Amino acid sequence: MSVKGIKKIAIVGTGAIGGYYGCKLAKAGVDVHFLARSDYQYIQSHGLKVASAKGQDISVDPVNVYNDSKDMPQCDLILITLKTTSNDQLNELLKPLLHEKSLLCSLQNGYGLEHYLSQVFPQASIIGGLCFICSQKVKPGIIDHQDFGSIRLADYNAGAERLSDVAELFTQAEVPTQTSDSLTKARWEKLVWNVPFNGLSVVLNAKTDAMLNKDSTRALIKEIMLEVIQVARVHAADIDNDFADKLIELTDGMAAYYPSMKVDYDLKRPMELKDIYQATLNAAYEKGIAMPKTEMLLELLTFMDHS
Ligand SMILES: NC(=O)C1=CN([C@@H]2O[C@H](COP(=O)(O)OP(=O)(O)OC[C@H]3O[C@@H](n4cnc5c(N)ncnc54)[C@H](OP(=O)(O)O)[C@@H]3O)[C@@H](O)[C@H]2O)C=CC1
Ligand SMILES: CC(C)(CO)C(=O)C(=O)O
Repeated sequence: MSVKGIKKIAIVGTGAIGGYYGCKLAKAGVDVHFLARSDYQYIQSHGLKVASAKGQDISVDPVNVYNDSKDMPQCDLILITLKTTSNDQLNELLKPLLHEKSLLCSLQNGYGLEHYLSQVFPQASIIGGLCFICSQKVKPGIIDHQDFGSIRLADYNAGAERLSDVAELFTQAEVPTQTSDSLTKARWEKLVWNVPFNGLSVVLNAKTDAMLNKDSTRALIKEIMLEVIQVARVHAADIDNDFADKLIELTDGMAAYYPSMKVDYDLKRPMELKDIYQATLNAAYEKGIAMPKTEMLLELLTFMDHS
């Protein structure tokens, strides 16, 4: 299966989200090439599996898997699914995959990621993707899919037509996909969730439900959300304060969940503090806005960080 010029797809980082979306695409018949690291040999011998609490198990075997991007073919769409803490490796990792018309799409959490990509790859066409999914790589080659799975795509500099081609590809792979007119707004809306929940789950050693079931932490989550919304607005992302209540209600209905940052902390991996927290605070300082609660949360997380 392919859509217009998008025939070969690279998954750069076969973890929780790379493994999940890569398997969805491969199962739909797309020619997918996976870059893996620690579980490269396991995936080569046993394939990749998504074990889904939502009844969407997927098994892909054999898998086009590589442990060196220099062995991979050039690809039409490159999905960046590493943790942002590895983004300094992107120049090296992506170079062999690029041809003149390759499209880059980061599915990572954080702010300013497309700007960073455009600086490292000035000729590249770039779109952005936000995934709303709860998943975790629990064992080599095994992705535990706990909830959700949708993607929201928005253009950075590739143009509306290429954006809609990528959306069509995900839709055909049965991934609920939306496009948004504003990548800036889509990224800020995601940060409204990530900034409070990711960090507080680490500091409080708590899942989403425990944090929301106590009045004091529920109020703190909302206050941090409102700090993020205030900064989003001065960066041309028109988000109402009501959005905080909507996200909190949505999270009430979600399976109790440790966000991806908590998983990193527990596994003694570096946390995505620079791209989720420091980038948000820098955007606030740039406009002379204070974010005292977010700032304090980052100080606590920096103390706890294993890197
Ligand atoms: N998990 C989730 O539910 C969600 C995550 N996100 C965001 O998605 C992004 C990815 O997160 P997630 O999928 O959880 O992360 P994971 O850690 O599960 O996956 C990242 C993968 O990249 C691999 N990797 C890292 N460096 C290299 C390298 N040099 N060469 C090859 N492979 C490499 C890692 O390999 P190894 O296995 O060896 O470590 C790992 O498998 C983050 O920005 C996160 O915030 C967004 C929404 C939900
Ligand atoms: C919002 C959520 C839970 C899912 O997309 C996430 O971004 C994360 O775990 O970091």
